[in-house]
Amino acid sequence: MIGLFTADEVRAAEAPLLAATPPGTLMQRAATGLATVCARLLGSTYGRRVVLLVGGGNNGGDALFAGASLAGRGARVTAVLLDPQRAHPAGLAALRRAGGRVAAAGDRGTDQLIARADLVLDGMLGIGGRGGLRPDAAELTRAAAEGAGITVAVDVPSGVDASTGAVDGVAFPAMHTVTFGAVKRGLVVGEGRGHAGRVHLVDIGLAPHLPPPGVRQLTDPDAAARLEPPSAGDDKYSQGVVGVVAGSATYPGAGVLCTGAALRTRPGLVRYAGAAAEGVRAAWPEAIVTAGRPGEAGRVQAWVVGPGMGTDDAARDVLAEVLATDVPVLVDADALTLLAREPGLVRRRSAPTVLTPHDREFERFGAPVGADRIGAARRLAAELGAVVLLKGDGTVVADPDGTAFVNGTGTADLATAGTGDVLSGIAGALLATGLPAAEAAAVAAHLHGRTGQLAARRGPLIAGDLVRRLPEAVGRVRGIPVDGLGDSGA
Ligand SMILES: NC(=O)C1=CN([C@@H]2O[C@H](COP(=O)(O)OP(=O)(O)OC[C@H]3O[C@@H](n4cnc5c(N)ncnc54)[C@H](OP(=O)(O)O)[C@@H]3O)[C@@H](O)[C@H]2O)[C@@H](O)CC1
Ligand SMILES: Nc1ncnc2c1ncn2[C@@H]1O[C@H](COP(=O)(O)OP(=O)(O)O)[C@@H](O)[C@H]1O
Ligand SMILES: [K+]
Repeated sequence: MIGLFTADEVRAAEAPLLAATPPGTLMQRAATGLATVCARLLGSTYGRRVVLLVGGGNNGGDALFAGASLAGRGARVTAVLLDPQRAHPAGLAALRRAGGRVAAAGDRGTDQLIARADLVLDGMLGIGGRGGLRPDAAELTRAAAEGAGITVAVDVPSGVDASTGAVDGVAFPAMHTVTFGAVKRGLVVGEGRGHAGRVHLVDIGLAPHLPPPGVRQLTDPDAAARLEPPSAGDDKYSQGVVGVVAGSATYPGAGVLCTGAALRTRPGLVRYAGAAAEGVRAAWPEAIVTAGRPGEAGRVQAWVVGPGMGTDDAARDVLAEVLATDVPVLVDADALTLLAREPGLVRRRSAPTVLTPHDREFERFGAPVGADRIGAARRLAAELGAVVLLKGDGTVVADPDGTAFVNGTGTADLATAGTGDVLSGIAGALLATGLPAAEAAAVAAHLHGRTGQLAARRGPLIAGDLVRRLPEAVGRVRGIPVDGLGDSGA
């Protein structure tokens, strides 16, 4: 698992390390790692144009030392200083010694310099940044966004809140972020995620000083360890039976997608109960289907309730019946709309509940998501005593105990109707296996995102493609290469 940390946690961890190492050691480690990544991205350094955007703090110091290293390897490096009086003196001296040039932010020609650069390094502000970018930093950011060069952020893209991912105004659009010691939360969640590009972690020796992470990201091996294949002693019941209540007579699609996703994730046994029975039976002869109430479906180890089921009184009664059981329940879509009107239905449960809202559904519970997505999901989880899976780019899963996950897989191609129904089916199947609810939700988001990435490689995807490709994605997560796709793990 990858730990995700706040700026304060990183600062606290740095303090003892700074005290235990000679002055400047950590910055040298950071700058060496940074220069190595930049050189790799450039391919060759000789004669390449590199522009450093340099703020008045240590983030600028990192950029200056890395720039000096690149200049030493033949790159033509110019530092553009936001605040010449405060630029890191030793870094500036090192750059000058290596043959680098220096300009100030307001100088004429700065924009053209940035526009023509092969690589622009953003060392304006890192974990010391506060609030929206000031006008001169915002101006350099705009110039970098318009240029054709590779954009690389030092530690954190300037303008991104390192702890929450919030962006107030503009932020540096990095294709790559080279971050030091620990992955900051703001690089993987909220608007920051879209500004950080690919994240490269440079080891500066911080790990032993970091606290146990309250927020984590799963890797493929983490997900695979929770997606164990059936063993010789298993039968169709022992892997966990999931029940699905989704879809309606007029709109069977949600029932078909959700049931299919559950079957493809954990094919032991899936039961369906609801008004889309006919459509589900036709699509999935493997499922055990009833048009009756959930109570008539037979015993299950977890329920999924909500997608496409409607919000009328009958749907409300079905939701209440499912929530009155003593097994884990995943509540999605229409059932979330109903639950927002009657949150008491979930507060009184003893078994785990997982809610899977997108932003508009989340807002029905009282407040909009806002810029701090981890904070928002945690608040609702604590308030309702339920796991909250907040969908979107960088899906957040918050456990009522305060811990959280941020999903690292996925693609914007998932923004198409019905993909949420597929996620519900995957998560329900995993809940039925007995995984802790937050882990089931996090593994589901990981697998759903990987499936989306696989499906999107062939072109635009629709929700049914996800169901078809789930077995391949499970194989991919387990480390089995996918034929014919030149699979590189992206
Ligand atoms: N500590 C360590 O061991 C190590 C730290 N390392 C590095 O240090 C970085 C943290 O350095 P830091 O603490 O000096 O702060 P930093 O991010 O450079 O920002 C301060 C500057 O930004 C300015 N500024 C603030 N807000 C602004 C805004 N909205 N718009 C515009 N400007 C704004 C602020 O100006 P001021 O508010 O003071 O006027 C000041 O000039 C960290 O991210 C990592 O890269 C590595 O070398 C590894 C070892
Ligand atoms: N821009 C995006 N980037 C990554 N994932 C996205 C994006 N937009 C939507 N998704 C994912 O697609 C799914 C959409 O779910 P949802 O909004 O419930 O759709 P539906 O109700 O039509 O099934 C969620 O898993 C969400 O995380
Ligand atoms: K930066």
